[in-house]
Amino acid sequence: MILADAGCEVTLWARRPEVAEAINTTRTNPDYLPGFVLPEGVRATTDPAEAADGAEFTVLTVPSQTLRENLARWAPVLPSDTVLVSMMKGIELGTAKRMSEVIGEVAKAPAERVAVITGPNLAKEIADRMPAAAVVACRDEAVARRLQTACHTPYFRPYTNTDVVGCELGGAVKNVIGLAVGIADGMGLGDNTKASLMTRGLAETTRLGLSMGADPQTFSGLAGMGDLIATCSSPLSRNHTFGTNLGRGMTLQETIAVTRQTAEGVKSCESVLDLARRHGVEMPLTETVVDIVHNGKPPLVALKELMSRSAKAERH
Ligand SMILES: NC(=O)c1ccc[n+]([C@@H]2O[C@H](COP(=O)([O-])OP(=O)(O)OC[C@H]3O[C@@H](n4cnc5c(N)ncnc54)[C@H](O)[C@@H]3O)[C@@H](O)[C@H]2O)c1
Ligand SMILES: O=P(O)(O)OC[C@H](O)CO
Repeated sequence: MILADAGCEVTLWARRPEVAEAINTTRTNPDYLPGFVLPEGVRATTDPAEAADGAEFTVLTVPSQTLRENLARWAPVLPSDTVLVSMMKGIELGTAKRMSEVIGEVAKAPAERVAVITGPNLAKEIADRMPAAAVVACRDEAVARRLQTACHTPYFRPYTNTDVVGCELGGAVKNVIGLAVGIADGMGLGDNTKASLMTRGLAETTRLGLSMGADPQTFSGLAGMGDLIATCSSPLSRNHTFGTNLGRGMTLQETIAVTRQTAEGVKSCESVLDLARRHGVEMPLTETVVDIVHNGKPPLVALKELMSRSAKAERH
């Protein structure tokens, strides 16, 4: 929608023929965005070759853990000069790779042809054309500027950044912190708790980023603090809502059963922790989320353990 509103011709690839058909005939996606009419510049197909034909930008937004498998199928039909754009906010399980790394590896694309769009961009608010800012990151600033122009609309204001690592980490870790804040909400805890989780969550994200060569300033920008605020404050966030259900006492299976859309943090909390361990970085909040979500630790027990950790200086 944003790309079409900015004047681009857009072809969506859809898995299900009925979704492509609905988009082409009614300009709606009744399953995922009922009530929203897509702009004229958007059409859909189930044929990846048709979707990729002549594409200046190829925007990838499948659930992170399915990217490698999907992209392996699409890679042969991608134009050799297309810029591959990730909107995914996850880290691959098993490899602990960022999505841009998976893209580079599978599509054999150099870093100059891989970009990221991230920031406080809750889908429903975007579909409502409510004003939002974002970050368009690419190691090659000229490519970032081209993409910035391609997605700049009166309601969507993208800023460029060359710190791809920091932008991707901000997006992936905020989902884990969003789960933690949701759990706190579900437990009936207050705003001091939430503010503390968000702030210390950003501190551990920054710590990880620094160890991976990211620019620490990225984390106080839209990809870091901005997205963290949106995710941790909004009931529209799937990660936040997932956490709230867990905090209210639902089991993991019950929570998964009532969650239809992708909550990336549920899987990525494990890969973020894996990444942190590979870099020798302590991430106590991420570890706590993994314990609650995957190791069956009751939230109250996890909270007590978190609060009784040894006292530290703030910058640690
Ligand atoms: N929704 C948002 O507000 C938002 C905003 C910014 C970034 N993101 C990121 O976008 C990525 C995708 O999330 P989303 O919001 O589109 O999720 P979603 O659950 O709303 O949609 C996922 C889409 O992928 C499809 N899908 C599921 N499994 C698939 C598979 N194995 N192969 C191919 N397609 C598959 C689904 O049919 C659906 O169309 C995530 O990394 C998320 O963090 C989401
Ligand atoms: O619904 P969530 O939790 O995946 O968050 C959506 C976006 O990432 C917010 O920017």
